[in-house]
Amino acid sequence: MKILIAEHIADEGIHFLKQTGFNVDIKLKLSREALLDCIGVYDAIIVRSVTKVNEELYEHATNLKVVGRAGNGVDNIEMDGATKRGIIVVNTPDANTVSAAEHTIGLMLSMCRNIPRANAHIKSKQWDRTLFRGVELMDKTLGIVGLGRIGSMVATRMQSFGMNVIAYDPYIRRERFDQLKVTRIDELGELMRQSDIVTVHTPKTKETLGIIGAEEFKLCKKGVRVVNCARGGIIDEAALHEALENGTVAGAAIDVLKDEPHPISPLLDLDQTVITPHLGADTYEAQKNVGEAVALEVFEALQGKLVANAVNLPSLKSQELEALHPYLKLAEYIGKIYHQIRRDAVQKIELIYKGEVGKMDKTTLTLAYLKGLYEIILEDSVNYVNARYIAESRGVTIVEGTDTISGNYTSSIAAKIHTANGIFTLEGALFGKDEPRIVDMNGYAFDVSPKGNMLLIENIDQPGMIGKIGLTLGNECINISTMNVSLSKTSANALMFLTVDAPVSTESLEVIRKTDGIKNAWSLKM
Ligand SMILES: NC(=O)C1=CN([C@@H]2O[C@H](COP(=O)(O)OP(=O)(O)OC[C@H]3O[C@@H](n4cnc5c(N)ncnc54)[C@H](O)[C@@H]3O)[C@@H](O)[C@H]2O)C=CC1
Ligand SMILES: O=C(O)CCC(=O)C(=O)O
Repeated sequence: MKILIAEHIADEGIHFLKQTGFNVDIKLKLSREALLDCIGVYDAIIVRSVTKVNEELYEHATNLKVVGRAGNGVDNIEMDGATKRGIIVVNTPDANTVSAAEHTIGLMLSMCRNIPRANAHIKSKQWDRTLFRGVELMDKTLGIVGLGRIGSMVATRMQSFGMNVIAYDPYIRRERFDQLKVTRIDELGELMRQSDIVTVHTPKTKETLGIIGAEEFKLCKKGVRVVNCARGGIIDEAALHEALENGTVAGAAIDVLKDEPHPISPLLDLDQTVITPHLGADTYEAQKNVGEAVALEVFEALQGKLVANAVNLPSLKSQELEALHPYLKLAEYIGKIYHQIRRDAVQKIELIYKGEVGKMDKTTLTLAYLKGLYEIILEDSVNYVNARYIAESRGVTIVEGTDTISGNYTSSIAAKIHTANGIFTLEGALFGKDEPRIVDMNGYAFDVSPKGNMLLIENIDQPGMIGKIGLTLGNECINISTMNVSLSKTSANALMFLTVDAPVSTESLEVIRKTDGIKNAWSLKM
């Protein structure tokens, strides 16, 4: 596997990847043309916020499986393009939170006390203390837009400065505001009216781009100050420039610009601004955390593991992932069986999660089922990221449900596949902590451990069949490890699941199918 590190990450991360045996190339500051030229050979790319991972890049990246974002914001990565190609995008959302929060506070203090200008002044060997009078933070109102990881860290830290902290974040539960002792404001306009300092901590989305613009500045107290350590453009730069010039806004502290990495904003020319070149995450601690985290995630994602911080997958904490693991295996096994037995196109899938498993993350379990289902026909090109996309693009309806009653098992997953030629049902249960079993197929009861090479045989239920099958398999040099027979309740047929030592060849399968009393046989690989 080949990994391209296209933007700087900490040595710890590079070292980790190199010792995994992967081929790691570090090519920083490549021109766009050079990047597009070489990306085709890489299985993974690691970027920070500058490289645009978009449709143009995907078209050249014919081997790409993983995009590692060494940092938090993923606005430089086109997610739909990645998802439909099965490219996993991973990021490190928690690794630089403290640094970004501390930088926000540093910017706020610098702005309020004019520290950068005063520093430049004295370094030019001047001493005039009348030019830099600032304002205190104590008893002022801080308005936070976006009370997520960084926003809430800024909130609690600024409370210790004696600030009255209010926030606008319609997507955060009231209890979280109470827990943080932050006043919840329901309208952005109201937050603008009340605040002495406004700081933004949202992602850059269609909804948040320009969320603070000319209209919002009209609502502010005269002399408000603003901070943007999130993403360029969340505060509209032209409107901010105008508001600074006409005195509505007394100061702006900014770490991120709309047109990064080009320092061309008109805000750069104003004395009232304090600007840093996207340094929020630039501490030794954050970069070490980010480098290590992204390296580990890229490594795991390349191995096909479900990664906790995969952005284009449902988000899971690592403890949840660990608890889910045996159920994911079970769901995947159930998925794998259908297309090894039937070819009929799937129209609808009903998945019922029974018992304990019904309390777990069904979205991810369904992904595991779909991955298993399509792996049989699409092999490596299907993974957790694109499994649902593949099903939906084939017009398959997916219905998920739960049942608190799970019959004889603590947890089981029942799949009902609808096709033009009827319905196929399969149920799997988890025995003990992590032993998947097939317990029912189309009304035939079983207790089968799905593993390795298997044979499924449909035969007429008549005396001597087991001996006959044993003999046929023996003649074909097929060694049987386990055999599980189930009789039909409605016909004179039986189904038999066998675990065998080696894959059964097409020729042997033909011989088995022609044996007297055998109606059909399928070779399965689990
Ligand atoms: N300057 C830098 O170097 C760094 C910048 N960042 C940026 O900081 C920002 C915040 O990061 P985190 O706190 O980790 O993200 P987060 O996802 O934990 O929090 C974002 C919050 O914004 C809220 N939000 C979304 N849309 C909103 C809207 N329309 N109005 C109000 N609130 C809205 C969400 O509900 C969420 O609570 C991101 O843009 C991220 O890219 C992150 C790290 C370093
Ligand atoms: O330092 C970087 O790569 C950017 C950090 C950042 O903005 C983020 O993690 O969202």
